[in-house]
Amino acid sequence: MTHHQHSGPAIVTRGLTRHFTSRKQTVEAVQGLDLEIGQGELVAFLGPNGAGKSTTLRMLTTLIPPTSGSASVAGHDVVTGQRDVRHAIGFVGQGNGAGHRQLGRDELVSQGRAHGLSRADAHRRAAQLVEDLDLAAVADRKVSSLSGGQRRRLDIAMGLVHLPRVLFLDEPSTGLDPQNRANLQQLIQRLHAESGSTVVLTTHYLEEADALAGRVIVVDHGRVIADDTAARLKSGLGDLVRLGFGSAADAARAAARLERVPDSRVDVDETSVDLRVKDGSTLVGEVLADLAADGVPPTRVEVARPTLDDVFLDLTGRSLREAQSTESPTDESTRTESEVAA
Ligand SMILES: Nc1ncnc2c1ncn2[C@@H]1O[C@H](COP(=O)(O)OP(=O)(O)OP(=O)(O)O)[C@@H](O)[C@H]1O
Repeated sequence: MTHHQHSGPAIVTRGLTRHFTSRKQTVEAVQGLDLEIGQGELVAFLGPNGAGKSTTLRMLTTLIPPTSGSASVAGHDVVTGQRDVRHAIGFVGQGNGAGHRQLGRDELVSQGRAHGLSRADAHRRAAQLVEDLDLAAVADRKVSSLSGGQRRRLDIAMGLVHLPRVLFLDEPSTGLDPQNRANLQQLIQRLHAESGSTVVLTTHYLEEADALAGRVIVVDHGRVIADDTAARLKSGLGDLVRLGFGSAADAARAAARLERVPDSRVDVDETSVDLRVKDGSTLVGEVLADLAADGVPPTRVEVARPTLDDVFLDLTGRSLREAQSTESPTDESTRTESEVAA
């Protein structure tokens, strides 16, 4: 199937907002997103549970309408051009449910047929995907018998059947073990590189956003709080040089000395001193020599490169991992009711 190629950005949102009402309470799931994503970008939405990532994806894939604001995907408005958007995109949601008695290959063919491919084209396309995505071992088994990792690979192939220009993946590697997660990430990178499609995925794995995406959009409470390459987000923070001392008095003296390091931030916690500074790994030799000369040599030294979690902590005052475990998602049973209208 061919689509006319539009020349603007793959995705544009203006004040994109979605509220839900459940039990008379309003949840502001997405609050005024203004985004532009270029054709061919690989973008990760990163944020804790409930940040609004899935809701954003569901609006961009036309599954639910925005409460206000607008969005266009592949040049089509998600509300007025819903059909065109659907033709242009692929969407792999969170878990497609098991229990299919079909073979993986047949499921790919059905999916192609559902997207309007002829029987012959659907078969040809399924065969091609099986080859490209190394799915031979998966394609000729019943879908219900596949492991989680195999199932996710098949899901991704399903999202690609009709050569979408924009592919959305909602938490593609959730629930997979590290090995399968690494395989899946390689697969996503390869298909992005080979197809030139725009790929937008959501994740709460910092490592995944870091390793995979050219651009990381950090969302929290329905808003974008940072938007850049992982490398630039992290380099803004500087390295962490953590020094341990024999006593709190030594730590305080060392901290006073370290305050003089230009463009740095110093935090003291009892016998430990944290120095945040660009190029900490290069500076550490000098720092140690200075402290030794002042008679307060540290007893312990660690240098850490910042992680995306440090970025999140810096931006929100909370660790992404903490935000993850403390904010429980709302009761599932209330979600379906308010979705019926959509
Ligand atoms: N249909 C719905 N009815 C009521 N509230 C909803 C509905 N869908 C989402 N929400 C709420 O909107 C907020 C954002 O949810 P969303 O699923 O978009 O977050 P998320 O960032 O994708 O989180 P997760 O990582 O858990 O998927 C949450 O508070 C959620 O409970």
